[in-house]
Amino acid sequence: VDLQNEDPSVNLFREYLRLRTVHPEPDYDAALRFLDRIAEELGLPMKKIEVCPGRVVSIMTWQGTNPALKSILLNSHTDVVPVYQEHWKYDAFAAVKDAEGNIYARGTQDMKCVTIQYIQAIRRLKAEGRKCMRTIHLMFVPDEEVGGHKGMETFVKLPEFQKLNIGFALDEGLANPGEAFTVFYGERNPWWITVHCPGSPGHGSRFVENTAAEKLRSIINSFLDFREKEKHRLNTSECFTLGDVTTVNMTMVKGGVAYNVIPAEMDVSFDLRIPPTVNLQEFEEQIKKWCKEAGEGITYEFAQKHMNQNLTSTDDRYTLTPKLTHTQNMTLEKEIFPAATDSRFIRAVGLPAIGFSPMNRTPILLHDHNEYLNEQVFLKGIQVYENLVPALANVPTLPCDT
Ligand SMILES: CSCC[C@H](NC=O)C(=O)O
Ligand SMILES: [Zn+2]
Ligand SMILES: [Zn+2]
Repeated sequence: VDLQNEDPSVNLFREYLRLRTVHPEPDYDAALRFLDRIAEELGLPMKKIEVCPGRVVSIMTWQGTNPALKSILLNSHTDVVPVYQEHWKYDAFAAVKDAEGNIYARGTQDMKCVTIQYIQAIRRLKAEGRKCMRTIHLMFVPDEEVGGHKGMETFVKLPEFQKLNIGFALDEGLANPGEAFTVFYGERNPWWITVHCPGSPGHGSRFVENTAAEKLRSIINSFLDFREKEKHRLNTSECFTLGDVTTVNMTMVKGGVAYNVIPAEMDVSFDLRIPPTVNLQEFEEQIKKWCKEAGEGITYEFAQKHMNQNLTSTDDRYTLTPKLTHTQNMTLEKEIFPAATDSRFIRAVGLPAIGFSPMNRTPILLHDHNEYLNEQVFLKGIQVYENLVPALANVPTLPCDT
């Protein structure tokens, strides 16, 4: 690999990938130092808001020629998920580039690429002396990967967020293995549920009535039978993607103290992801019915229960889709995001948000071993934003302007 001739954007990307902003103890100070330096290079003012102890949101602002207009938000999170290093070809924080130009590191797709692409696009626009009508905010948030509670979820409720006067937001999407790019206009709602099954205890040698295990079995069957139905619906429909069906995964089981003691309680937990088209009240009624059918005294509780089903329009004349398809000749696939990102908090306060990470010809490897991104795909993404950002920031009217 010829480092001398490496594109400076690729170099910066690899430098950022080497910062260990990895859970459970992300080095957020390193990210903040890096971003401070970038802000200085770009000549942009940087605001920092400590939303929770040790959890800082930083914002670089490029003021528009008409700052009274609603602004454009370019959002990215700085944290990444942990790795199983033994399953990686290279050190997951070395940002090794192989002979094909594939860069391997945690965060190459999710979503350090997008952070650097935003930065480099703005750097080029500024260097060309371009001006935009609307103010552009580059926002860097912590803790997306652990649910955003000490990050975006808290920040959207603060007056500092209001003051940004946001009219339209971009946030992360997913890679697309084909020629097309995927654009996300909504997300499934995550429900993390634990079902408690109480039962009569007793000696492990007896036929005790009303045991926790019998109830647990019924609950598991109800949830997993539904899982099969949804999987079948996805696999038999041409036009469905993962975001259009409900996924159910049993992720934890607890209970029991000894081989020969029938336990007084057993718990089971599920990760449910529910499309925005599902009636959530009816869905919870179904869960209640499953619990009732499984026996006496069953209760449940939620660790996550998102209820917001706002969608962002993709086909009006204001927003991103026409900008991409018309000016750059890109093919777009519009989908519901299967997992949860910080976009859900932005949409929940009534703002339009689109999930978009400009990566085509790339397998979806976020959170996976050997996450990588090709440098050419990465560089193309900078051009995409170089066109897209001024197009958005010069839109004369957004729906919210009036
Ligand atoms: C529901 S909070 C967790 C958010 C997490 N986001 C990215 O993977 C997810 O599991 O979708
Ligand atoms: Zn992400
Ligand atoms: Zn992630």
